[in-house]
Amino acid sequence: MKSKNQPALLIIFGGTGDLAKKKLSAALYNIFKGEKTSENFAILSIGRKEISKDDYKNMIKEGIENSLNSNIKSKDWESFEEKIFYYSLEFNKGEDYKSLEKYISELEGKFDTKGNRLYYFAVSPEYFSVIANNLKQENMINQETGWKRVIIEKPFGKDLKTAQELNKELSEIFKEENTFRIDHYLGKEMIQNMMVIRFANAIFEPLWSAEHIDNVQLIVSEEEGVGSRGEYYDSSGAIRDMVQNHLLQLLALVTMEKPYDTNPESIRKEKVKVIKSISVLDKEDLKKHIVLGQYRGYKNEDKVNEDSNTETFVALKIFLKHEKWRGVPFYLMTGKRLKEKFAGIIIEFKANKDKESNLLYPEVTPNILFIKIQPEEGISLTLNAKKPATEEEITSVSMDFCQSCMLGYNSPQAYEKLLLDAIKGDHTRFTRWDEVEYAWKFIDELISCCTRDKNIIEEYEQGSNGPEGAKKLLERDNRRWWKE
Ligand SMILES: NC(=O)C1=CN([C@@H]2O[C@H](COP(=O)(O)OP(=O)(O)OC[C@H]3O[C@@H](n4cnc5c(N)ncnc54)[C@H](OP(=O)(O)O)[C@@H]3O)[C@@H](O)[C@H]2O)C=CC1
Ligand SMILES: O=C1O[C@H](COP(=O)(O)O)[C@@H](O)[C@H](O)[C@H]1O
Repeated sequence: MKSKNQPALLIIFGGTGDLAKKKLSAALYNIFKGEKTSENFAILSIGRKEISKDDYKNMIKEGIENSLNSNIKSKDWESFEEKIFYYSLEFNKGEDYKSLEKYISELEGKFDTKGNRLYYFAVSPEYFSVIANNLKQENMINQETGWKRVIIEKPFGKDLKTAQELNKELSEIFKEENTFRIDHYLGKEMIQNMMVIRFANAIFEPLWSAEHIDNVQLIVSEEEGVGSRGEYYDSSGAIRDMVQNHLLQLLALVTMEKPYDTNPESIRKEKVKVIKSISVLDKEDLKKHIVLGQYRGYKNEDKVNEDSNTETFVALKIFLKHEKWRGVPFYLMTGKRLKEKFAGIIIEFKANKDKESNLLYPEVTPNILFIKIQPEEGISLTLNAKKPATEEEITSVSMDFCQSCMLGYNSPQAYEKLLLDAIKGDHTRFTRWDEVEYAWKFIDELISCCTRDKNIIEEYEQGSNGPEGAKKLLERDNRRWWKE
């Protein structure tokens, strides 16, 4: 059931972590400032650190200011901070959940949140079921006293087997309708825009197939390194951290069939068909289609193994087993410590599809549709046009819509949208279990074939475009990355 501005208590497990400081706090602050929550709303953050409520609030304030790159006005802060509470807990100590429940009940009374609780597991995956089991043990997910929902961070498991086990365990505690597996890329403004661009514009959908599309490039590059997340990242790597979730979700949205309606289940049904259809090649082919890299200096990062073979970069060529996409390569690329922060989707249309147009204008550049996700948000389309003051010289021109420049809105907090959706009970932008399951099936193949092999991993310079192999991957196909 969808509803707006419901009374609720948001309970963040992992409230002192990187995600809470960098992303969730700013999102919550914006939501609150925009008066998008109910009056009867409060936030309880839970961490292991024994710090005072005031120290916690200062930490959060600093996180918000860094994230928004501006100081918060004291009036705005004062009304927001009244809603924030901190509780210290060791997740493994089941006996301590009784006093947590008591504290939560007090807050529920104070803010009249009607027993609605949104638990947010912003913690390392090893704690997902520990916390869920302890909540169940203390009868803290009793739906009769108001809804109890859970947002679960990624990665959902480490591989197919652990994801299945985790899902089995969690689904015995939280029903699917109360489970929100978050992938924050689905909350980014241009990703939300994908369906409209594709299905509300008559000029795109008829061309959206192997007949007219030469290749698709999905790119997420980051300037930052692993920072304080060395321990998690070193056992994860770029494939699990970014491809299993964000990049496969982008792929699904770009290629899925038009859903019957905008009902969350109709959309998720189409997405899962795509993820299921990713074609797994045999190992030798797979090795030719994957490039793994590690940035120079990664092994010296805090909590990273000094002999680490973990990939901080991956470029990959895949296909879909679908008639509509037969033969179209999808090139995926993501990495840390690259030249710039950028995320986007690039659709290269076939140039000169038929012989006649070839004879007339042999020198055309392919039309490129560029969907820019971040930092700039917008769409551009390159066209061929006659160069002014020439007889028939052709030049490539770009039609550019820069949403973030025009509207000054650069969705900094995809989490804003997703937190509100979870409070409303809207699953559209959350992943369904089968999407996660099929994604892991594919990722398991990749991992077993290619990772942790030091002969495959190429070192690359920090601030570069990544390993040379990524360039060669496309050059071998007579193609190029359109974003360099
Ligand atoms: N950071 C990011 O940019 C992103 C993170 N994620 C996901 O979010 C989740 C959290 O990541 P992140 O914030 O980076 O992780 P951190 O390691 O920074 O934070 C972990 C949090 O869990 C708490 N914690 C850990 N162990 C215990 C314990 N035994 N008992 C009580 N509290 C404990 C820590 O408390 P304390 O600090 O007090 O010890 C801290 O609040 C992960 O699943 C990650 O994959 C997803 C997208 C982006
Ligand atoms: O999920 C993750 O995403 C971030 C990148 O998110 P963005 O919104 O800043 O593009 C990435 O840094 C992190 O490693 C990964 O866990």
